[in-house]
Amino acid sequence: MVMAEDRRLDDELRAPFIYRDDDTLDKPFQYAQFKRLLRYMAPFPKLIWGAFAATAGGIAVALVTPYLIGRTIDVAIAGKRTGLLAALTLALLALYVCNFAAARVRIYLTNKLGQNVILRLRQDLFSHVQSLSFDFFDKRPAGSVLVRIMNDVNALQDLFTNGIINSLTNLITLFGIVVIMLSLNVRLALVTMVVVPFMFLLSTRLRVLIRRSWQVVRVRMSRINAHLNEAIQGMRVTEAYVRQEENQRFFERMNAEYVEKFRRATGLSAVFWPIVDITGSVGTVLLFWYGVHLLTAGEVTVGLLVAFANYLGNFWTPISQLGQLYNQLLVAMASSERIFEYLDTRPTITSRPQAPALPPIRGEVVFDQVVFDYAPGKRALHGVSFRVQPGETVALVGHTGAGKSTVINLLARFYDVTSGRILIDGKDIRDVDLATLRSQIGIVLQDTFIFSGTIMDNIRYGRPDATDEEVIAAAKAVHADEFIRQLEHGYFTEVRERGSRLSMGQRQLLSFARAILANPKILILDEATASIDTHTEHLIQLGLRALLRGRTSFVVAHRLSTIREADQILVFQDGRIVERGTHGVLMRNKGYYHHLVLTQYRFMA
Ligand SMILES: Nc1ncnc2c1ncn2[C@@H]1O[C@H](COP(=O)(O)OP(=O)(O)OP(=O)(O)O)[C@@H](O)[C@H]1O
Repeated sequence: MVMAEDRRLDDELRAPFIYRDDDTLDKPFQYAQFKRLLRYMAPFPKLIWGAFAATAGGIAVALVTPYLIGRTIDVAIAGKRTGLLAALTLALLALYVCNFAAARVRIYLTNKLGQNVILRLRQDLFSHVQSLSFDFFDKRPAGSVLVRIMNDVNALQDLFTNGIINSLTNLITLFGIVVIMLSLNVRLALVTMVVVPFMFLLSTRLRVLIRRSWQVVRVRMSRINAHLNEAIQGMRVTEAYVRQEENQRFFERMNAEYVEKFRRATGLSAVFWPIVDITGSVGTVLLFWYGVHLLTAGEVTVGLLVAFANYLGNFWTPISQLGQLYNQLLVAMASSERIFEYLDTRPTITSRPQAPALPPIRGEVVFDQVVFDYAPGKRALHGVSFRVQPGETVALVGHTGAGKSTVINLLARFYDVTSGRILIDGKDIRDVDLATLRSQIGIVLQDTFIFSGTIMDNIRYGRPDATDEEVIAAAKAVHADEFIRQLEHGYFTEVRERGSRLSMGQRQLLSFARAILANPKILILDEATASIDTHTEHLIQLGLRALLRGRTSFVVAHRLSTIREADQILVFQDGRIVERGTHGVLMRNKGYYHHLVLTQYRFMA
């Protein structure tokens, strides 16, 4: 067993692509977790009681009709009492009609209940995930967060829609049938019920096997999807490195595995209903074989036998649904465990209780002996100190991994310092309300995020209550107006797919407009490095100047022009500030900065 596992692992390691499958697909039942799930139904008592009331129809039909049919045969037909026959037939018909109406109401109510619960759960989860801090997202790919909010919540839908409500009525139905049968004839009842345990086994164990085999099929399918997605996106690399044949072999192997799993799943599914039928028939045979004995002994009537056969038929639906519930619960345990794991994760960065709001700031920033570890042993800053006056522009420069982004992450309080302090206008940023802190800090990232919508909407993201005129004024201020007007519908041009149809330079100009509209006192800017045509480059320099004017700005600078104009340059190396000053002074010193400019920034001049 261990060897087989090792071999499988070996194979996977040698495989050119490795796809991690979904987490476990089902888990043993846990009462505490189930109770926690049930709590999501609590806000909808009317729907729950309504649905229960509506299921009464189904219970009545399952319990009463076989008896009525038996009486019809024994009394009305055998006694040739046509009046009674008509009355009983009408009663049966009425029962079926009532049941039909009740079933419709029940389906409506249970669906509404299920949808409401799912809606609430998903909203809770999304709002909670939004509140989580950067360290949470550092550890998880966006895809896996998406899967939990969508798939894992969806996996609970059946349970909330049908599972819980139906299972209670099913238990009542089963209990009712047993009681009625026993009270009609104990021996016949016991013989009829011989097959019931088999029905339970079928509907739980065999169903679990079938469901798992289909899950395996789905996992294989999603592996193929993941591979295809990668293969298509990376087609240029594949062709450049002439890897087509190898990829083809890998793809064929994945496909073959899929087909094999699919065969197994269909094979298992195909035996399910025949086995159910056989079990049912065995039950019926037993019933009639023993029933005929009793009939000849005059102990039972034909009608009673027929009634029992009908009761036997009515066993299957509730047992089958309880089996489904059993399956739903196993799946729900796995999904809800993952959902609750997220819901139980507390944001690491929060405002202290009763933290005062940060009043409108002037923009003085002090880093005082700031040490920061991303994880124990992963020190990114080793005691960084500096002071920035309101309105100053600070350029952060250094090699990749030197700690520049870490400084800005700490300033916006996306992480908390490991030791030391960060002060804004003399206040430690951990002591003030987080929202009032962030709302006074503007952030422009390298990769500007463009949301689907119009250019106007995208700029307005900086300040949702801005008027169209204010948006346009902002765009003009950062010299973005010119290119926007040249677009097909100007400010009302729709941008899709993260703005892929805009050039890098245009996206930067948009992000400047967004930031200047928000008008923060402190601005953080991670300058994009993409090479841009000289005209746009010129516009960007003008736009940047306008954006930086009058606010404390921290720029992770990549353009020499930006660095030159900074009031203060902080030069980072391995998480420490190794030099500081203005461009002129630092160049004359001929130190690390001088070397950096000559090697790294010369071409950007
Ligand atoms: N989320 C993170 N988790 C763990 N370590 C990180 C994380 N982000 C950065 N680091 C590490 O911290 C150190 C400083 O990284 P930082 O991103 O601040 O560098 P940088 O100077 O901004 O580099 P670049 O110019 O490439 O963005 C690096 O060693 C980096 O590997």
